[in-house]
Amino acid sequence: MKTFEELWAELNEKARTRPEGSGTVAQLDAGVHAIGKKLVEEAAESWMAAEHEGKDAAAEEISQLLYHAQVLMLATGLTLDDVYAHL
Ligand SMILES: N=c1c2ncn([C@@H]3O[C@H](COP(=O)(O)OP(=O)(O)OP(=O)(O)O)[C@@H](O)[C@H]3O)c2ncn1[C@@H]1O[C@H](COP(=O)(O)O)[C@@H](O)[C@H]1O
Repeated sequence: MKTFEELWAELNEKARTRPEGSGTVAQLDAGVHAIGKKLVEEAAESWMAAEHEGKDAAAEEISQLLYHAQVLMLATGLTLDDVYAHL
């Protein structure tokens, strides 16, 4: 298990070191348009899971939604503080 901030630190390190086989690096190389499509896909899957598949499935889909939101932030050059400033 990890927190949102721990995942953010891990993804920043992946972006910096670009290890072989990292899905995050592949996503970043694919660009904002591709990342945005994944984000929307995970949002829809979160909605469907919450409405039809129960709490466990919804939690899993929402975790993927948060992951892809972080990848989009990385690709855009945003920091956590940039986003938290709007909460
Ligand atoms: N938390 C996640 C995470 N959540 C979702 N995903 C990716 O998001 C996609 C979710 O896809 P779906 O479930 O919709 O299944 P899918 O449509 O078959 O997936 P694709 O074929 O579209 O890739 C998968 O490609 C997952 O790999 C994640 N990929 C990585 N992480 C974490 O990010 C960290 C860095 O990962 P790497 O960069 O791969 O080392 C690690 O701690 C990972 O656990």
